[in-house]
Amino acid sequence: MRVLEDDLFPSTPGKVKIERAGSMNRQLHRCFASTSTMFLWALFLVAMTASYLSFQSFVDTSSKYFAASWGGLHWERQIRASAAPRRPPGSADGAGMSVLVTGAAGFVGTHCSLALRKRGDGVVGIDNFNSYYDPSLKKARRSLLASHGVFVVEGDINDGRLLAKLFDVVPFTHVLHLAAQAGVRYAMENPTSYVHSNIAGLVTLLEACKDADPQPAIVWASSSSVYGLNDKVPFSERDRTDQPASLYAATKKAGEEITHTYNHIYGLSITGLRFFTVYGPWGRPDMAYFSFTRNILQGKPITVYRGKNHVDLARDFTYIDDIVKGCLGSLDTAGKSTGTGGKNRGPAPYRIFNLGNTSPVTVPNLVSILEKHLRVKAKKNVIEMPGNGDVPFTHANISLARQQLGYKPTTNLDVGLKKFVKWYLSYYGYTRGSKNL
Ligand SMILES: O=C(O)[C@H]1O[C@H](OP(=O)(O)OP(=O)(O)OC[C@H]2O[C@@H](n3ccc(=O)[nH]c3=O)[C@H](O)[C@@H]2O)[C@H](O)[C@@H](O)[C@@H]1O
Repeated sequence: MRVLEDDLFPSTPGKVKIERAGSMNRQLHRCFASTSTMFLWALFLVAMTASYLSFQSFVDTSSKYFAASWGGLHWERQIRASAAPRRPPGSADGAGMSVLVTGAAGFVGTHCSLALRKRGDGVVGIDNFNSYYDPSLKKARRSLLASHGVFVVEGDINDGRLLAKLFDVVPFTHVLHLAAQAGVRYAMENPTSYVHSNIAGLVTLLEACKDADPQPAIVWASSSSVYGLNDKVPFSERDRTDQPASLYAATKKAGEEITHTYNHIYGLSITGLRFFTVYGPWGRPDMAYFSFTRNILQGKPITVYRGKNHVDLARDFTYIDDIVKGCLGSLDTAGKSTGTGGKNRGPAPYRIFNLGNTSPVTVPNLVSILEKHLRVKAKKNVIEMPGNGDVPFTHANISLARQQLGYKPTTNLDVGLKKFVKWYLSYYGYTRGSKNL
């Protein structure tokens, strides 16, 4: 009982103190022990959380990387398969080439890629699918290419790492460089996009080509617009090209000078092609023949520009199949680049060709042909050409291309527009007799 009392009510105050102190110590010790255990646990949890979070961020970063449109073993396999030539061994045309086509989901890029693939060459495309015009048309072109075994990488020619990787995976024999910011009048709205694609992008591509081993031969799209205010007709490659009328033209002219430098210093084989207003199926919606067709079918007015003194504007409209032949002829005759490891080992070809049709047609005439094939009258709004970079006419002299590439255009505007209209109606789902026509 006493023991119990002593235990419950101790008679010796000191003892109580000591005992209390001891018990407090024990409690404190226990408490401290449990606090340090808790502290250790907390530390452990913090460490676990931190490593979990960093693992998550690694997973996120990697998944972002792997979700990006390029990279990885599967991607490399697709690139190699697409780049492999499939010409029958011992065929008259040789082993076939491996061509990197920039702007492959663009109008000319799609047609050239298909033509190369069809004759057994290996083709890999690259395109940034930007929204200068409806990207769904570019995606439809990519699907068309995919159905023929041509793989298109989604990426920008300003991405030097991507280009280096592509040359790492495939020893491309040729580059067909068609990626560009196109359009003459849009340069007033968005000048920097021309510098970005046509100057910076071109230099990034040339750097990758010069570093590649083997160096590819390069065929690229310049433009008839480089003739600018030149009024000596027909335009010949020897005529002046130092009076551009638009920033677009100036960037294409700059491209001719820049490629010359890479030819001179690094021995890159260069062929620049001055395209003259290319048109046809799967074309560019920003161009007059395309937007006129859309507006005419929708019953909307079209704006027809007219030159000074009521002179009609005229263009040497060139059908896409003719341009494709010119591009393939250029690739076939390009001649090799001579450099290795960034060093020039001898002179390499530097060529420039006009690819036109040699028979200019006025814009009002273009409209009449469209009206005939669409069987709809256009609502025309004729205005004087604003100072927007347009030139009054273009007309190609193609003797050089004829002689050196065997280039011989065969499609006139009437036949070419008929084919375009047929494609347009089927692509956009119009049927003859529908209320739209
Ligand atoms: O040959 C070239 O180098 C250039 O050809 C075309 O440029 P452009 O000839 O201006 O082609 P469109 O935009 O289709 O214009 C054709 C004609 O129609 C006229 N037009 C255009 C648009 C419009 O609403 N109304 C109109 O009368 C233009 O002034 C021009 O005379 C392409 O758009 C350029 O990318 C290419 O580089």
